[in-house]
Amino acid sequence: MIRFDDVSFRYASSDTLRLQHVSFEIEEGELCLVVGPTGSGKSTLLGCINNLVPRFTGGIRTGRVFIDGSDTTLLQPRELATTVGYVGQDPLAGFVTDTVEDELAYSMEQLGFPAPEMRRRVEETLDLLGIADLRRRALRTLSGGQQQRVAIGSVLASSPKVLVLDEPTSALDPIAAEEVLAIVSRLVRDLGTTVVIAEHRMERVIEFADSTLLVGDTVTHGATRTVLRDAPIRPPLVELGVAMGWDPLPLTIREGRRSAAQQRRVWASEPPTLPSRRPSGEVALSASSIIVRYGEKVAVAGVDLSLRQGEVTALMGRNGCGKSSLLWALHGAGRRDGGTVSRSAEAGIALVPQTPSDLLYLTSVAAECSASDRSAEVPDGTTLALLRRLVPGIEPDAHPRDLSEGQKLAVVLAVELAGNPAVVLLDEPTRGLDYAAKHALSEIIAGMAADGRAVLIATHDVEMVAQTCERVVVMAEGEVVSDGPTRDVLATSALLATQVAKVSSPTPVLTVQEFVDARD
Ligand SMILES: Nc1ncnc2c1ncn2[C@@H]1O[C@H](COP(=O)(O)OP(=O)(O)OP(=O)(O)O)[C@@H](O)[C@H]1O
Ligand SMILES: Nc1ncnc2c1ncn2[C@@H]1O[C@H](COP(=O)(O)OP(=O)(O)OP(=O)(O)O)[C@@H](O)[C@H]1O
Repeated sequence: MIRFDDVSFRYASSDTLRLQHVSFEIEEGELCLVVGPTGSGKSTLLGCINNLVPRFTGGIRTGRVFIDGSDTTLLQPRELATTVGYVGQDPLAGFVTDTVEDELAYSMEQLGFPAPEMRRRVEETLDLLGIADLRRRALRTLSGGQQQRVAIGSVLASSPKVLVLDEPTSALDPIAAEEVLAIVSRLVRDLGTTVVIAEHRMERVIEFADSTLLVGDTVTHGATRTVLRDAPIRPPLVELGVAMGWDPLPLTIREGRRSAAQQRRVWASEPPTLPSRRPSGEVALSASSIIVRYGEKVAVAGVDLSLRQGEVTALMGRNGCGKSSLLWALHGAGRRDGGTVSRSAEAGIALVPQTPSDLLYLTSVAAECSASDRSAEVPDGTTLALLRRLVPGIEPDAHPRDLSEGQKLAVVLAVELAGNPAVVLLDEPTRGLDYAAKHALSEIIAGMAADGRAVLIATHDVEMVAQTCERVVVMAEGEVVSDGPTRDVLATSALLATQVAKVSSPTPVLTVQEFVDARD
């Protein structure tokens, strides 16, 4: 259904080939997972499927891409649009209308669907994605996860033969992610749709995937188990399988539990000693009865929260439960309709927002970094050094606009963290980051905590939380519904358990490292 025949590609502003002699074939009805380090070229490769690369990006492409037997460069854009549905990484940037309903109908209108058919499909899609109550909402006012669902719905509505999704679950809570992937895999099964999904949090997609395409210096396509065995990036369960020498390598939780059965029996009679949380310091920020309203909608409904020096706290909960609203209210730059926030005046506070690229306005990475050094009054080169620790290989001369999403995020993180603020608020900091970049981020966060900073991270990434946070606060409908040590909250929750926790349950082991350290 999709065939790349010796495809190479170079962006106009760069000397390096982004894709080099790439050839592979994806069959009709195949669900192919695309993985690779941050900035390796996954989005570029995805863009070649519907000719977005090079038609909109510029640059030079050689070789040929075939969809359903036709060379894509010979197809009319309209023909290609009927065949390939594409959802990019930043849903808001892809929206063409103002409201949810209009957005769902838009591509069908463009493709000339009859009105009654369109109506029926809009209703169906609203139900399928659980967004019926948002139908008349303005797209700009939706939470990140709600926007992502609308974006996926808007391409599903016209049932394309090929569906290309660039990080479709990055802003979704674990349940919503599973639902969206279940819908997609049902399309594969029932309609024979061919699906290509780039995803950093592979653990979410792996059990649905028929094959994996690994993007790096070379591009490998093959059976997931084979490709991942030697891949530089692997989900926690595969990492655990490799560390424990399990054969076959487990890909699903069920396979993992089978391999871990013996270990679980040992732990049942002799519970392991697991690391406990670090003691934390003085209160760095204290908030009481915080309220945020948007018209009738109460997004934050009276939250009390204290953040302590040296403590890393995760803020979790369903899409739209009020996490971002709470962060902005704590920070002071966002709406606050009630309550108080106190912290010592000289201690700075920084917030890394969900769409970080809004903060980049200079023409090169180097310029952003030196501006950041100046405004934070730190030695020249501090920000750039921080950036290199996060994601290596970003050209200082590159225009921030030309960076991959993960690279942009890394630049904003470096800029915000350079000034060493006493309280750091991060809104979904791991979107677009590969496991190595997440690990680097965890270390930087641990370093900040060790220096006595208080850190609060709004996230859906349970694996990152298990690695990085000692405390988890869970919100629902604008209120705090639980608050406790990470191990207690994650290991006892069906929704928030990590892969390793699911494999180890009922023993509350959360990460690969803990498992390896605690094995007999
Ligand atoms: N328009 C452009 N001009 C020049 N270079 C670009 C452009 N777009 C992307 N690049 C570079 O090409 C490389 C691949 O980018 P791409 O977005 O395909 O990576 P990715 O694997 O999808 O990354 P991520 O995991 O962060 O989403 C990056 O190094 C990026 O800096
Ligand atoms: N400007 C606005 N007008 C109306 N409703 C809004 C506005 N901004 C946010 N909301 C609503 O307030 C609620 C909380 O939004 P918020 O962005 O804080 O959620 P979140 O927990 O960060 O979600 P996500 O995990 O999807 O990012 C959501 O239901 C959202 O639709």
